[in-house]
Amino acid sequence: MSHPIIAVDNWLSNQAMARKLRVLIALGVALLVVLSSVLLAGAARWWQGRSASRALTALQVDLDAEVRLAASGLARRLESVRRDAELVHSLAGDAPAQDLKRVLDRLDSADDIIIVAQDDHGTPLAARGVVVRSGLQALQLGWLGAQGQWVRLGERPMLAVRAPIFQDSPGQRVKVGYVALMLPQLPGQIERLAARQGFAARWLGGDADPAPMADDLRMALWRSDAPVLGEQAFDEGDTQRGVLQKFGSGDEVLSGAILNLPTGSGPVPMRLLLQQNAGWLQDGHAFVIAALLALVTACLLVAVPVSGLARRYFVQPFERLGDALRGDHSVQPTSSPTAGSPHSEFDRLRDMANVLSRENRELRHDSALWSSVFRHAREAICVTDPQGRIEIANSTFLSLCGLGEAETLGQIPGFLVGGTEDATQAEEIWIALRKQGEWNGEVRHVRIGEEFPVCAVSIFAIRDEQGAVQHLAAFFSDNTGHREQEARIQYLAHHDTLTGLPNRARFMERLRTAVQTAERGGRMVALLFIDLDRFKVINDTLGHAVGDELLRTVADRLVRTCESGEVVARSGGDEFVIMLDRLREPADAQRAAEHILAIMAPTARVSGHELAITPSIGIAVYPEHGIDAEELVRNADVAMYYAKSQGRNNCQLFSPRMAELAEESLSLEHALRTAADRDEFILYYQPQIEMATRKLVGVEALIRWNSQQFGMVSPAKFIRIAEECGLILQMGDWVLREACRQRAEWNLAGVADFPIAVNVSALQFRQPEFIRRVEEALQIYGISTTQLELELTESIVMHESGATAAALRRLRDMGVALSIDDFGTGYSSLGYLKHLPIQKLKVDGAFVRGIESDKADRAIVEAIVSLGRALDLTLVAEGVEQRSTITVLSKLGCHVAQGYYYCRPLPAEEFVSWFSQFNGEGKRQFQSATVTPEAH
Ligand SMILES: Nc1nc2c(ncn2[C@@H]2O[C@H](COP(=O)(O)OP(=O)(O)OP(=O)(O)O)[C@@H](O)[C@H]2O)c(=O)[nH]1
Repeated sequence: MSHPIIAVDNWLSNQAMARKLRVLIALGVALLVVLSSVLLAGAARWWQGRSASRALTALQVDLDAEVRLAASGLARRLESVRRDAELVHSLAGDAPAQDLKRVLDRLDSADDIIIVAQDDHGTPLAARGVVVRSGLQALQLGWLGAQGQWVRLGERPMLAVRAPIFQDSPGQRVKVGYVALMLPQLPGQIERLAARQGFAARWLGGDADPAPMADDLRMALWRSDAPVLGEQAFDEGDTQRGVLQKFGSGDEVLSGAILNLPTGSGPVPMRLLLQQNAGWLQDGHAFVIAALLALVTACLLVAVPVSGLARRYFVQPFERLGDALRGDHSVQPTSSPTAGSPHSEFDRLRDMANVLSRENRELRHDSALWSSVFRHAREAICVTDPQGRIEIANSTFLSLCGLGEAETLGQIPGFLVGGTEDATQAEEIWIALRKQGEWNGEVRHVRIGEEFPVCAVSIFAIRDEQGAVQHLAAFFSDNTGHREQEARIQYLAHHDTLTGLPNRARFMERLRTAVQTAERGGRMVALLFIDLDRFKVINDTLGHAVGDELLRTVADRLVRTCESGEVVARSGGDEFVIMLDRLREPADAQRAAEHILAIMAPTARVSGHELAITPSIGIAVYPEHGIDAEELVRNADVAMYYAKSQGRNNCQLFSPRMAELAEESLSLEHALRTAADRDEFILYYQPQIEMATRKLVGVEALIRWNSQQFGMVSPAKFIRIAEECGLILQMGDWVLREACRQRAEWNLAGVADFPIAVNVSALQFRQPEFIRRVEEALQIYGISTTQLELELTESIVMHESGATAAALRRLRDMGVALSIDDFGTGYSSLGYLKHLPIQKLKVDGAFVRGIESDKADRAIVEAIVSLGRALDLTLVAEGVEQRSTITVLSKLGCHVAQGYYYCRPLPAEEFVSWFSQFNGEGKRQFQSATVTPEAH
């Protein structure tokens, strides 16, 4: 494909040639016009003659048929009229000639036919029909037959028929006259038929000799001197039927025809002169040709100025277009030109125009498309001049700035002019744009109008062909939401959602940093590990929502104790940690912990409850108790456990001995897991004595662990471990069955029928199958439900759930006695107590032991006793060690006592011995019996 500019150049260089060609073409066209005019004139003459001849032949056939049809119709009608006339005549019986008039009057005849009555000589007597009566005498009917003959009535030719009328007399038949019928309309029909074929028709005289038809014709056309140019007969030379002739002189040629009409065998031959309607050629071909030649000449004369005008208004604009195209290298023609051909030059130009138009359309489409993309982009976009002045900006950009277009255009975004928080940023951007042509990063200030949010920005330079920067385009995406989300995630990753305090992970980061700093500065860092005492009880009795609220209260108190730089965090559950980094000596940490104990001491009002909560605090100090954050936490935790083991609500500074104890605790737990399998648990029994009667009313079964590895382990130690590691369930189950077994054994041995009380942990009681397990134990050993008593903690019975109440009711209905153990240490809602199906309240030994020395303890015991008595419950005092305590308790109205004063917990055999002595029935011997489940 050649280049469009070359095409235009070719075209311009061929202009002279094009002009010569134009002149030659004009002359050729003129010659063609002349020749074709001549040929056209000849063809027209020939065609005219041929078409006239054809038309006449067709007309002659039509007329023949028309006349014959009319004649036969007339003949049939004649016969009918004749018969009617004979009939009338016969009926009248008159003389024939005179009566014919009357006959005629009586005939029924149509108006389109003339009926004439004649005497037997053929003289018309009367006539009726459309014909004028006055013309009757002129009627020359002459010889007429039933076949029909042309006659004239005045100037009008008519087809006529005639038939004789006879009268039948006896023996002979007499002709009395004639009746003749004529058709006056037929000539008119014939004229109309001729007119339809393009001929004007005229009737010729009826008595002329038909031979010189050409003369007739010439005469008829009033050109008697015109030479006959040609004659043509109809129907293969049958000149009797008519002739077609052409005659004339010079350029005047006329054509016409004479037609002999059929049924013309009578005395009046009828001829029809037909003259073809004048066509345009008949008026003179020479004139037409001359006109055409004149036209051609005129065209040639006009061609010169027209070509000048065409050059001015047509060629020159194209030349200018060519000049314009010379500067545009992008135009490509759609086809290759043929050199030197003006037509191809034009085609090429048109192709280029098409290409331009298409490209223009595409450009407009692209422009609309990109404009729409720009306007609707969710990213904020602005385009600036090379100095950073905003030229265009999309709506997202405007709404990000909070400004209108007018206020924005012409402004320079803040991050391009500097003066932002990061003053070097603008400089960095400009350097990057100069060197790499683009910059990507985050900006905080656009500073057009209001503050811009934090945005991720991509800026790039748009250069021209020479590489000079023309514009800068910047794309912004608002990172605020993203940032907020990130911040939220960060926050959640580092904070406890309940209290808002830093979480363990965050705390560890801070602690590591503090340890590193302390290491460099040779300073100390203390870690306080705080765990709330018996927090589970709060959850279990008052619900988690109250527990949560209490945790928040604790967090608040801890935060308030801390000074700046100190960090409080929630480590998880009910554990908090505090980092102190301004210590002079470890004792400072100890003092801080004591301060915390003091501020935690007051009860907290949470969701309408007055709650007392104490913490146990373990302390570890860097570098003495650990050289890194992890070790510090571990040792503070050990110290905290030690504080728990020391009765809770105290703080302990870590010592290696505590670690040993913790280790021991771990070993204990390990051994505890296999204790049941190794048969290391034993039940001890402690009697409960009714003080008024000194009678044994029951025993409490207390578990003991005689470990092969550790010997007798204190219940305080292993029960805590069992609770912590969940072994308490397995252990509780064992206690329940063993107590039942023992009772069955005693039943068998005839030991008095006192119930055995078994301690049930909250975890155990909440097992869905707990009641089934109780039933199973009773059933397996075949003991009565009244021989079993369950000691429940306050936390169990105060748990206000439908399931707890239902389980308690079910046990009561079974006949199992229920008591509340350690009453007064929990958080019992006293009002709730009256709805519980319990029989006993056991007053905690801690109050009982102080009853004589501590007024508060005494007051508490008094209150519990009076409450129990009011609710008709049996009151059992635990931890009774002195005779004097018995006296006080009795005075207060307490019913039963349990404690070392009577007997410490004893294994079964020893208990039986003690019991026999205590009962004063020492003479009585108990048989020893062993009961196994299989025995029942
Ligand atoms: N309400 C509430 N309770 C929690 C949350 N996290 C843990 N706990 C409960 O806190 C209790 C922690 O109990 P522990 O510390 O094991 O035992 P404790 O009852 O405090 O007894 P000691 O620590 O031995 O004095 C458990 O019952 C947990 O279910 C919490 O976010 N909200």
